[in-house]
Amino acid sequence: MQENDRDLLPEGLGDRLPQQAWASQTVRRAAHDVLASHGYARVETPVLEFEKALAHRMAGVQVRRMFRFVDPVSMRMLALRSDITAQVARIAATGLAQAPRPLRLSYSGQVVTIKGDGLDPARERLQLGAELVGADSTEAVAEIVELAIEALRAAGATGVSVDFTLPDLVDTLSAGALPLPSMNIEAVRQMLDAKDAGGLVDAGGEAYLPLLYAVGPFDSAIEQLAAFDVGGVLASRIAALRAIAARVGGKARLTLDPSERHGFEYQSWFGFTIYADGVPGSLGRGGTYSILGQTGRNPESATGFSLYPDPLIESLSAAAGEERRLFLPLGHDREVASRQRAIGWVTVAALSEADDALALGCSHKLEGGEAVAL
Ligand SMILES: N[C@@H](Cc1c[nH]c[nH+]1)C(=O)O
Repeated sequence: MQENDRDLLPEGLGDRLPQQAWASQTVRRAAHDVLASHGYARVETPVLEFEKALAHRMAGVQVRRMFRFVDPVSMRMLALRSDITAQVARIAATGLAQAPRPLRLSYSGQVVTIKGDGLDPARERLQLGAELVGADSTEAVAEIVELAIEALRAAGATGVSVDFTLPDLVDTLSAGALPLPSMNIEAVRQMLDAKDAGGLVDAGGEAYLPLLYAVGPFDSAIEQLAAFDVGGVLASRIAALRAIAARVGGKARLTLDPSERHGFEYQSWFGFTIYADGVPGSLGRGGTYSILGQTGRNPESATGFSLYPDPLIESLSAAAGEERRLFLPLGHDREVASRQRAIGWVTVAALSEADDALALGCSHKLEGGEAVAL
């Protein structure tokens, strides 16, 4: 490393300067207010913990994406959190195992992964979400999807759209109506996810081809899915999707992509991805899953969502207007200044004659006990 590299940050990591930090705080506060108003109690979790604790609560969690290292104190493997949902699941299965169900919890914090996601190089992101532990019914899903939309809107997003998926679709179909040799299952999943018709046929998944066309605006795509489901294996899921869409349809544009799997590591029968106008890429995802309990206890079903609002924070901070700030000259009346703060002014006090009100971003100056525009 060269001398002048000493202050560089590693790839994919960055500071938030005041405007961005303000936007981040605004987004968090607005979203948490919504979650709290729906009865979701906030929990806070450590930034790192034993790798095993992060990985073993849900089947499918990928540890290879996590920063891991040996704890010099316990000599055990630690990992930095990459998904707070796993930590909330631990809390639900341990500290809050006896709390009444359904249990509603919310959280936010920074998460890190070794590599960014797709084209996004960021390795640290803000994650903010809610988990409804003890239910994965249609009602639970509808509550969670509505809540995700409301939280995102409160955070400043407009033109929200939601894409539904069925994460365990291939498992369900291959176990019943459309059997596949077990060695082909993963390849079929991947080809469906990549929307690769040729690859799907090569992987022995010809019967799955119609799924590539049951995609698009919800109303038409669900009809295509129903037409494909001649054997009726998916009937209860299709009915559930219709019920969820009927409840949330007025609040966001809905689409269906039943075989989409990007980012769904552990979700079971239902998953969704959430988008907003003017924001590249998705802003979050959620779905149903199962929390493995303490040894000997049954798994518990749950539904939740996580937002990754960094792109929204970026666009809000770029649009942030100048704040109204009041400059307090040397020797100002401290009583008056404190009254101005009490009625909502942000004040900036001069430390010396050299301090310049305009250069310090002030819009007003305290003069004769009044805020006078500069
Ligand atoms: N934590 C998941 C989303 C989720 C929350 N609850 C259920 N699923 C993710 O970030 O991909």
